[in-house]
Amino acid sequence: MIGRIPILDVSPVLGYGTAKAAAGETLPVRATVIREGHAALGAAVVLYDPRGRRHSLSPMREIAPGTDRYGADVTVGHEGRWSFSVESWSDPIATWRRDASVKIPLGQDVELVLEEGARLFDRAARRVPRRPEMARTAALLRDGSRTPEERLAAAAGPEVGARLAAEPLREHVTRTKRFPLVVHRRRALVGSWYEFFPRSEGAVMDGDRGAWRSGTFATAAKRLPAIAEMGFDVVYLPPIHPVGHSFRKGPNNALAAGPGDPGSVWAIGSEAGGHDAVHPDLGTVADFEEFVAEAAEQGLEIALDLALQCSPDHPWVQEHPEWFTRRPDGSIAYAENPPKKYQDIYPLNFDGDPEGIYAAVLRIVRFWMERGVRIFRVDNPHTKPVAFWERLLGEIAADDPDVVFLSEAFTRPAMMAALAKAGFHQSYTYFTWRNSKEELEDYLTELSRDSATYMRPNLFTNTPDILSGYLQQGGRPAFEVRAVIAALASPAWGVYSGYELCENTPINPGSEEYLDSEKFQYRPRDWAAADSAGNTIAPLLRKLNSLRREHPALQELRNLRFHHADRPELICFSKRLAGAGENDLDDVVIAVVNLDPHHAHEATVRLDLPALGFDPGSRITVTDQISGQSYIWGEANYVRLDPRFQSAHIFTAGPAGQGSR
Ligand SMILES: O=P(O)(O)O[C@H]1O[C@H](CO)[C@@H](O[C@H]2O[C@H](CO)[C@@H](O)[C@H](O)[C@H]2O)[C@H](O)[C@H]1O
Repeated sequence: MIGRIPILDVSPVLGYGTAKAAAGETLPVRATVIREGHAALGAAVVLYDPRGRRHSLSPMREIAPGTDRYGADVTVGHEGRWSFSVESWSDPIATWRRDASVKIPLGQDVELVLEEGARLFDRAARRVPRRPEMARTAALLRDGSRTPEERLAAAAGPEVGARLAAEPLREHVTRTKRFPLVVHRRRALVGSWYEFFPRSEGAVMDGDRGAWRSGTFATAAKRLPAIAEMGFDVVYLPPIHPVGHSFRKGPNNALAAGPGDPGSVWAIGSEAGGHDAVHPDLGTVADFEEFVAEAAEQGLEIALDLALQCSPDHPWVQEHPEWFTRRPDGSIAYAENPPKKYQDIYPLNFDGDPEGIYAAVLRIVRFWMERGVRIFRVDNPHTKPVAFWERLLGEIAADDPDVVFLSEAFTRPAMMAALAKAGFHQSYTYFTWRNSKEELEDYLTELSRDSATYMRPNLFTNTPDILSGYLQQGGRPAFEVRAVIAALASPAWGVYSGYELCENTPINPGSEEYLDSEKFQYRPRDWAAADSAGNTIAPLLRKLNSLRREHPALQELRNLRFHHADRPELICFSKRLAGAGENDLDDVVIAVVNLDPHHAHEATVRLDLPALGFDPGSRITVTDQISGQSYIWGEANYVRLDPRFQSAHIFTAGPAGQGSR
């Protein structure tokens, strides 16, 4: 039933699934609140902690006059299953203050109006006896030695207003039910990811044998300090399991492999084992544990691939024939993600033996969890039943709420949303294909607003499968531009190894596949040579990751705002977190990026100063975190960016004269 003071359309509330937040995250709660007639009303968000205790009450304000849409930003605490409700009430003192300030100046019913007010303040004083302001105000309203205007001023001033806002006199209090809000650990929202193939790190051509010798966990571990030094938090490893022999792919996706070709790591399973084994070339399970420990020493978490498919040589193919679909001729059709063909793997038929497959996958996930893995990147989850993921992720979360799952579902928006609502903590996005200003503004706004309730984006700049046309054609400035946008616009972002070297040769013109893709061959890189020749953007990646650590505003998703730039080549966005900067000032970061990697462009950038926490018309100091230069900015600002020297300004901002924050 609708309540006495109706509350409608509360958000964040999902029809299916539970709204998400990360520990310490501030999220907007909104509701439509209305009432009959013209009397004033109030509304607030009540937040309950996982034990069901009242944690906070946040007054809601009408977002824009006349909309009846109310909002408050609430900050959740630690991980767990929180909840919130919205309360509304009739506010007789606010009604009286509004009416009295019209009637008293007109001389209408002056004494009567003042006595009505005094009685309301009497009631407020009885409700909060230890606060003397209410009783004092009632007395002043009755003080006939003062003019009516003075008596009204005593009740209508800002001090009393502030006290009433904190403790309003409430009538007809109406409450919604409690809406669930699951709070995950910070890593579910915030993280800089680095993907690399351990078999490439330390791989060498063995001249005597005339064949490659694979890198191992031990050689791959030598790369960890450099990854940590660039400021990454998560190291994502493509599958580390034995690779099948049947239909093994050769270099550049060739359908036949040569004798020394290592095959695609996603072709999981051989006589050496399946999803719970490590490739013998990499080492042993114990070596993997050692690798995880070394990563932890560097402050890095390991994310493991969970690719639920099998090479024809996977033990499951013999042990569980019912897990695969056989065609009339007895063969098993290979897997596909149209238009891609995966001739070296079989898909699992999740309807063949749902309980058997579920138990096996649960066991595998737990197996790696016990070996220190708390993050899984799930390959193609959209080709498996959503209900399967809901059950699996729910069961893991019940005992181990810190385990994070990233969905690699490059598919239809509805499916991506369904997977996120079913329990995935993070999702890959269409970011690699959104390159123009209009595309970026639309898409990043969508990701940071409505869908943020259930889906957290991870903006990967590239993957072993996706070398975008923009990167292919734009050279080093394109790599810089995309890194700046990904790292600053989203609290989670990632790169696939080689990004820092601006590797951008496709297998064919028009293809997004890399030439000599690491998916099918070893690809050791000479990092030291690139560093000494300056052929790397690693220093920029380091800078971006350190800014992300230093600026809490960059660790939020829902605070992304775009500002107007009068040229299509220049894009401007900002992040602000109130009170999170030095000396309790707001933390503000503003980025201006030239999206054209080939030409210099100039534009006037119009800052929405109130959105940045500054008064309209004020002057602010912005300090470029790349060049170190400071400027005094206002609402309209001239910017010129030349990709030969600098494709982006990354400003911190503070009131003019006080330096930046
Ligand atoms: O299907 P997606 O584009 O999301 O890509 C992911 O899954 C693919 C299948 O696991 C994987 O493809 C690679 O492995 C296949 C199996 O060995 C192989 O046939 C493909 O040629 C190879 O690209 C892809 O890398 C992964 O990101």
